[in-house]
Amino acid sequence: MTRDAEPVAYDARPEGPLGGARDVAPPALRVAGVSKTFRPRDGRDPFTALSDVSLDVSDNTFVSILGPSGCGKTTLLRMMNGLLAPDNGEVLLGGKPPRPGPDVGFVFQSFRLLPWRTIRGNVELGLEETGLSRAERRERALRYLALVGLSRFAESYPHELSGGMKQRVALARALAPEPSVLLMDEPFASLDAQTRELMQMELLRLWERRRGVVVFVTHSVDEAIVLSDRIVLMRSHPGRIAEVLDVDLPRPRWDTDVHTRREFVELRHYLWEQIKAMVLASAEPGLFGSGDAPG
Ligand SMILES: Nc1ncnc2c1ncn2[C@@H]1O[C@H](COP(=O)(O)OP(=O)(O)OP(=O)(O)O)[C@@H](O)[C@H]1O
Repeated sequence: MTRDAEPVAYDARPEGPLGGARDVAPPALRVAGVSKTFRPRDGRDPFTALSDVSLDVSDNTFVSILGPSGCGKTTLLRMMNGLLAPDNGEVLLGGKPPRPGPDVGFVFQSFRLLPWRTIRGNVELGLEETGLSRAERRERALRYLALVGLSRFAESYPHELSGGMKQRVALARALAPEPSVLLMDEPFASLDAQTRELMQMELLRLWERRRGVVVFVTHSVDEAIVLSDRIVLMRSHPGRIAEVLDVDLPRPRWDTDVHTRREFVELRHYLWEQIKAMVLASAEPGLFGSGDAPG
């Protein structure tokens, strides 16, 4: 395991030896000095959800964002697909501000399938802005349904599928436009433990085939380690990056059990200790059986 001592350093204005801009490709995803304060209209105090968050993600990297509830994980993800604008700083995908559309795939905890459309119809929905012909959309949808093992259910409706199958459809729908960045907001949180592990393996199998950037929000330490190249650990009040950790586990991981490896066990212990300290430090006195928050 490799730990960065400080939140990831970000060189906001890279300059060459003569003071000009360096001729380097921008990272696939750049978050630079981003802050966000929500200002409720009902008179409640403004709430700073994110403060000075910076992060560079190079292409073909699987990043998980981990941290206590309310630390701004979803807020950060919403900025990455252009649904929410930062107050300060910027988010860039391939050097450009993100726009909702086929370049960015999004998978949510709730499957968000349209009940009146077939499974194929739901996957085709994500392809409507791609400029593909109807026949191409159909072919692409069927290809991605085959990749997630649901060819037989192409003409079924969402209510005929289990939770795990529905989330595989949501995954196929997000992947079918072949986005350069896939954003996933606790996608497996509502699944039972066994289905969740199977979905993690499914996602790894697909990602290790086609790569690209994945940003995966989770509350699960184990899930973050199993899936990721890097883990961004966030803290709250206000939300900011506490630490960025590299996961030194070999790939492919989808056909092996990494849970018993020394690197996994050590990193898991370390992350739990950090998260536990954060939660205790912000807990009401008496909660968790202790009035003493760690110093
Ligand atoms: N539209 C909004 N208006 C006001 N406050 C908001 C809004 N969206 C988020 N917040 C607040 O910002 C903080 C961060 O929210 P966010 O959903 O990003 O956290 P999170 O880390 O994803 O939480 P969880 O792990 O519980 O899903 C929370 O305190 C939340 O109440």
